[in-house]
Amino acid sequence: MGRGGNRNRGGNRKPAFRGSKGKNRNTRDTRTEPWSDVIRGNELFEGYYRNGEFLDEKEFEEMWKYLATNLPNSFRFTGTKADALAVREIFKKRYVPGITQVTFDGEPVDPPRPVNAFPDELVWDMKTDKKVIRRSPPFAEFQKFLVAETTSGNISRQEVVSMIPPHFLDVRPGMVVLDMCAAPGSKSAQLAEMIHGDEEERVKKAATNVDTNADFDNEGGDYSDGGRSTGLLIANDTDFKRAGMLVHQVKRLNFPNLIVTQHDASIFPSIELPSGLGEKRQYLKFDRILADVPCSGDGTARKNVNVWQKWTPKDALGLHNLQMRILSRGLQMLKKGGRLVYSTCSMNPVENEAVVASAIETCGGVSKVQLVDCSNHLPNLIRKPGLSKWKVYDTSTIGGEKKTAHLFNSWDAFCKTKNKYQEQEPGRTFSPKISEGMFPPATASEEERIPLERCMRVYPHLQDTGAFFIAVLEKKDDIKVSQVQTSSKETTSIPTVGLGAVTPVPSKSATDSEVEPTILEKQANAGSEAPSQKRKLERVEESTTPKRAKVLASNGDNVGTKGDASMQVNEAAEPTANGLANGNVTTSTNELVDALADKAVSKISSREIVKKLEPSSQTQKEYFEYLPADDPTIADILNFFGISDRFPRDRFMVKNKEGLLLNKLYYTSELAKTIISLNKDRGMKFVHCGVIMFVAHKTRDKDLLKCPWRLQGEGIKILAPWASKRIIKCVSRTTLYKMLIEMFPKLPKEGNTELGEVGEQLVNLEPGCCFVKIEKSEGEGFPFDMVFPLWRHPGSINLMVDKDDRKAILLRLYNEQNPNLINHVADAAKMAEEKTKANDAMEEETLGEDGEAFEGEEGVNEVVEEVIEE
Ligand SMILES: C[S@@+](CC[C@H](N)C(=O)[O-])C[C@H]1O[C@@H](n2cnc3c(N)ncnc32)[C@H](O)[C@@H]1O
Repeated sequence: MGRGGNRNRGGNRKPAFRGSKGKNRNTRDTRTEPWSDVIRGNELFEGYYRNGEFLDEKEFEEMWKYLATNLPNSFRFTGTKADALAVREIFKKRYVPGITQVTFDGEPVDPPRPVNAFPDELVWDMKTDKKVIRRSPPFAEFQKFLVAETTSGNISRQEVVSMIPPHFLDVRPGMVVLDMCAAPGSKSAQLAEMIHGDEEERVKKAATNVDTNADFDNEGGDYSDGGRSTGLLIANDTDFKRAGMLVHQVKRLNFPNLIVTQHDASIFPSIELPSGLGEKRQYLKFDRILADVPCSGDGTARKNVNVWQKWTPKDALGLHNLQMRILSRGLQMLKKGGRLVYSTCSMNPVENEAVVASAIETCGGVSKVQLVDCSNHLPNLIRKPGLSKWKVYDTSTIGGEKKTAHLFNSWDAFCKTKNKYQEQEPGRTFSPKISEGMFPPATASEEERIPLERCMRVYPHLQDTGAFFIAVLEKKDDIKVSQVQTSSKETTSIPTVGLGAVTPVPSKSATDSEVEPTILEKQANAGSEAPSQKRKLERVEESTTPKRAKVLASNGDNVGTKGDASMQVNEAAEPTANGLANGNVTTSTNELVDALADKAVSKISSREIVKKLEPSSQTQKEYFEYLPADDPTIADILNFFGISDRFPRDRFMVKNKEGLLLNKLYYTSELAKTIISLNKDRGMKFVHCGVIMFVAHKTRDKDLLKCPWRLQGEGIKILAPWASKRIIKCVSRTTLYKMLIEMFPKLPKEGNTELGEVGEQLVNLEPGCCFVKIEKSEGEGFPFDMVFPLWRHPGSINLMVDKDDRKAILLRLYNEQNPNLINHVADAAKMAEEKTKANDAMEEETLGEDGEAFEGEEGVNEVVEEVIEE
């Protein structure tokens, strides 16, 4: 085992390691101690990576030294490329020069730097100490910008290595993509951006008929939905609470081409597509799949205390089976020619190369699934090739005491050792989870060899990051289930859902395109109860059980996992209590998250969301009911805003069981609609889809309004290019400033409105909602296009942007550090409340006076209602 070292408490001190064979003395539970005080040493952990021949000795020392230091902070500019570049420019021009000059205790401070591995300087990292950030005004100002833009969704604070996998998926607009294990959703956000490409520009051109070629780009991106990408992202996670976090994260993207599901990815249901009468049923196959699977997470040691405190080889051994099943299911659902990226934040080959090799063998070898050589992609990303040889690590104990570590070179060696001990020391136990598939594949002919060196390993010392593993797989041919069975006579054991039991079931031969009928379908046919036997049958049809993959069946599946992004998770591998197995329809995160969204969801942290997702809500059902294309209310609304006939009418939905248009009207892409409509009653657990396009405007005199519906920030960008009525153009920075700093500026019928060009356009517009459009302009103008909803009251206006977003925009565009928002209405309401209280106290009849006090403030009561609602 280990060859010494020092205990390390972070920073750049030398790593601590206390000799070999001794008991791991690092048993103190230091979870409550500051991270800087946590001992960054763990004998077992170091023993494996030092002795497992991953790196030569010198490089290992370097890697281990980095692993024990704090991880730099990193962030990414998000959104459409144009918007991301514009915000990046503000950052570079306004903040970088100041922070580059900062010194602390007489020493220059490391400024943020662009991460070279990624193009366009859209990813940055910084090592600046918190102390410096607090005490140095340029850093403190930059920090404020970072927080505001993160809240607004223009910047994502994401680990550098976690940004890598989506880059290797080569997603193009129009593609159908599945993110199998998506929560908390940082990679889903990247994928969604890729699916959407540069559609904003294209929609503008398509809507104005300027460019009739806006439908496709020269790399095959499909924008044929009126300039919008036809693609779709399905983001899935099995964990209820984490699926809630995922919804929270992706809602901010305002993408109508996105569905969130909550399923165990290893048995992800097949999604039915429309098929003609008498035709074979069609099922969705994906162009791209990301399998960023649950893993032991030892690559996150630079920011995750638990790795140092709890690392054990059993973590990886316990996860291999689940990882393998998720990857195999992913490969089944992939289109021929499609690409799948498998990734983990673990350095352990049992979770990495072993899983990839097993899955390829499972699917019939390299003629069916091949590893892609990505050496020319992201050339600035420093990486090491995947391993072709490795050792499997385990600890044995006698009666739970006397832990001994073992490194096994091969399955054979493991079996021999186990047998030897069984004779000599029968009480000694090894992990029951070790299986043949965890070891390097046997030597094969050159054609059959799996080129594992094409996998990519990113270690901390290579570019000062966390560690990550990435493998890019391409499906060459349909996979026959028969090819992955050991033999047609052999039986395969599949764990029975929910019970953890193992039941032998016969194998079946079919091509992967035929192994599709879902559990859900069977459930639907069999009524709402779905006994475990049904799941068993379904797993038979879709199971892929090769020799190496016998492991699929051999292990109990309840495993503890450590996700990346410092998330510690515990997953049961099969859905049990709340899942399909007992026929309960799970969870509505939607209503809750929507409710929170109304109160400016982006201001609520994921943790708060999770807290609010009480277990009781796990039994609520989500409803996604599409309205007919000729719905008269929709027609009225669209007519009010002059929405072009070319804008689809049949993709609006509501989220109540009765399908009534009561409060909110959502919009989705066509493929999302097709999938939801066809599969929602087949038991698929959809937890989110749709962008809020219109909300009912509840005011006392709504009957006087021609259209008592208002536009929403979420959907306004999708609709605006197609609108021809109720469009107000704002060209002056001063006017926008006035509308931002003042919540309800007055709009007198005569005289100067003090709202410049906007006031002039609004004076003659009848009350109701309208678009405020701002176009990008050079120089002192606006750095990007913007569009906001605005409510025109009889005597005032209200830009419908909540307070935090107003502040973020004021900071971004006007460098306004601490804006004092003016809200006459809230002030007046407060005054009125105080006055009422005072009057009540005096027991005087003053109602008439109150009425007088507000005279002239048109719609005050009405507006107060809105403030609350927003
Ligand atoms: C490494 S994290 C994913 C991180 C995510 N891709 C991101 O970038 O934000 C692994 C995720 O897998 C989920 N998970 C665990 N077991 C799963 C299963 N059987 N099916 C689907 N998701 C699973 C966990 O809840 C966890 O959120």
